[in-house]
Amino acid sequence: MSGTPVLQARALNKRYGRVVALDNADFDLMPGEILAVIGDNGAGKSTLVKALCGAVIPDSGTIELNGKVVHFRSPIEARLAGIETVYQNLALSPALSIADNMFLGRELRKPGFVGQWLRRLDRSAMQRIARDKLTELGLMTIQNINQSVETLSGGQRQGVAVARAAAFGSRVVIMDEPTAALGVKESRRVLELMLDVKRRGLPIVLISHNMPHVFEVADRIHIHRLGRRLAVIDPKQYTMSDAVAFMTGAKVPPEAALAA
Ligand SMILES: Nc1ncnc2c1ncn2[C@@H]1O[C@H](COP(=O)(O)OP(=O)(O)OP(=O)(O)O)[C@@H](O)[C@H]1O
Repeated sequence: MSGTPVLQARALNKRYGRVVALDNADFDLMPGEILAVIGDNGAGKSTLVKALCGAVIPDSGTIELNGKVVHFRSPIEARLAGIETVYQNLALSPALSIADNMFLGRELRKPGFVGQWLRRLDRSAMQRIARDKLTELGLMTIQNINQSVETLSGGQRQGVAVARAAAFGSRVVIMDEPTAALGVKESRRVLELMLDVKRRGLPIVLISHNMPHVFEVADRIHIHRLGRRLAVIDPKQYTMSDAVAFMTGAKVPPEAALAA
């Protein structure tokens, strides 16, 4: 992979009291790739991606998006900059419809003279766009865009969360354990969706403990250990047991894979 990283971090530090969650952590996401981030429990993966998507403010270090330094103070700021995150808990509102969930926090409103938040919601536009986005991503097994999210299967919910991220993420999609709660068939659909998003040119950061999934879709694997990037490996050159041995410290990665 070459070129300028879409998203880059240098020397990120984050402490929670005495716990060092990030210890001079570096990160590089290249254009068009699926980058998996793996590591043992507590290695700092979630803290790293939360720093990248504005959910955690690092104590020090720099983050660059398309070569420009950014200081996200909230996930909303990161979203506005084109970074969409699919959180482990999905951040969907179960009682709301699929269309309403797709537009949660960025509702379309009808033109009018009163203040932005008093204007009436443009439901038909939101429904039309939501339907188009889901169709584009091959997710229209969902029959009714007005169906509430609580009536969907786990895989379909994940699909809505991914569709929302893919539809609005203009630069990066971050996915935290997207298949953790899913069955075999539903996981498969989500992996296919990820490859679809990649084909559309959007790079993805995937945090996962599921090695077969990581090895199936990742172009590169960032191994996080003790709060920092230990190595970056090409999944075609290593086995799953190598990756697990590197992330647990049972084996030291070869020089070429070691991060600077
Ligand atoms: N809000 C917080 N308050 C206190 N400690 C925290 C907080 N968030 C994370 N930590 C600590 O920071 C360290 C890194 O946690 P993090 O969740 O980033 O690891 P992880 O690699 O994502 O782990 P897992 O795979 O178990 O989800 C852990 O020791 C964790 O207990």
